[in-house]
Amino acid sequence: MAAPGALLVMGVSGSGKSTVGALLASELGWKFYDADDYHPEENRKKMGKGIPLDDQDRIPWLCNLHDILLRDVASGQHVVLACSALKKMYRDILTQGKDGAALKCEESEKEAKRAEMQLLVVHLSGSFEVISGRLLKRKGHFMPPELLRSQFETLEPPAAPENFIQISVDKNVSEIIAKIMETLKMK
Ligand SMILES: Nc1ncnc2c1ncn2[C@@H]1O[C@H](COP(=O)(O)OP(=O)(O)O)[C@@H](O)[C@H]1O
Ligand SMILES: O=C(O)[C@H](O)[C@@H](O)[C@H](O)[C@H](O)COP(=O)(O)O
Repeated sequence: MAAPGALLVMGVSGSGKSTVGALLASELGWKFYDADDYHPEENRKKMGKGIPLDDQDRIPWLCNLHDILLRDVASGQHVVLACSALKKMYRDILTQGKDGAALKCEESEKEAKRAEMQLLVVHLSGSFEVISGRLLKRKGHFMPPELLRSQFETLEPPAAPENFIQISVDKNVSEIIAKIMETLKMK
């Protein structure tokens, strides 16, 4: 596989996606997107009320992110995306648009047509106890810690043939970044 032009940092809420993704993008000089910034107001309100999102809530959000990524990658811009991307189908939408999940995406089909998106998935993985401990300390975020259980229930960890690495959230942030940088050098 060619060197990745896009990197997805995924995992349940509180696994460190935003923290790791932002630092990594700055270290690599790549553009950074935090999927949390792209939720429509209804999704934020729903999560704020303690109700987990469902496929219907997530699909338009993921499709929009796919369009953004594809546009950047097609123009030669390298990107890091922090996004929970809990299910395999969600990751397929991010890389291939809704078509990849047997659905239909608008923008992406018109623009940057067959641009191959070489994506490396970084799964930040950890125990419920460690991650909930971090979420309980995190302040000023719309995602309530009570939703963590449903995030674990929904999670489909990446598996072959996805191009992925899994890193434990028990490592500190510098160790996580170093591991990703090392993987990228080998690609
Ligand atoms: N590897 C880590 N070790 C210790 N604390 C971490 C680590 N990664 C993230 N954190 C802290 O955990 C909390 C959740 O991280 P955050 O990046 O917001 O996760 P996410 O974007 O996946 O929801 C934050 O307070 C962050 O500072
Ligand atoms: O920082 C966080 O707490 C998470 O990133 C969180 O915001 C959430 O995981 C998604 O943005 C919601 O969407 P999902 O229900 O699809 O994870």
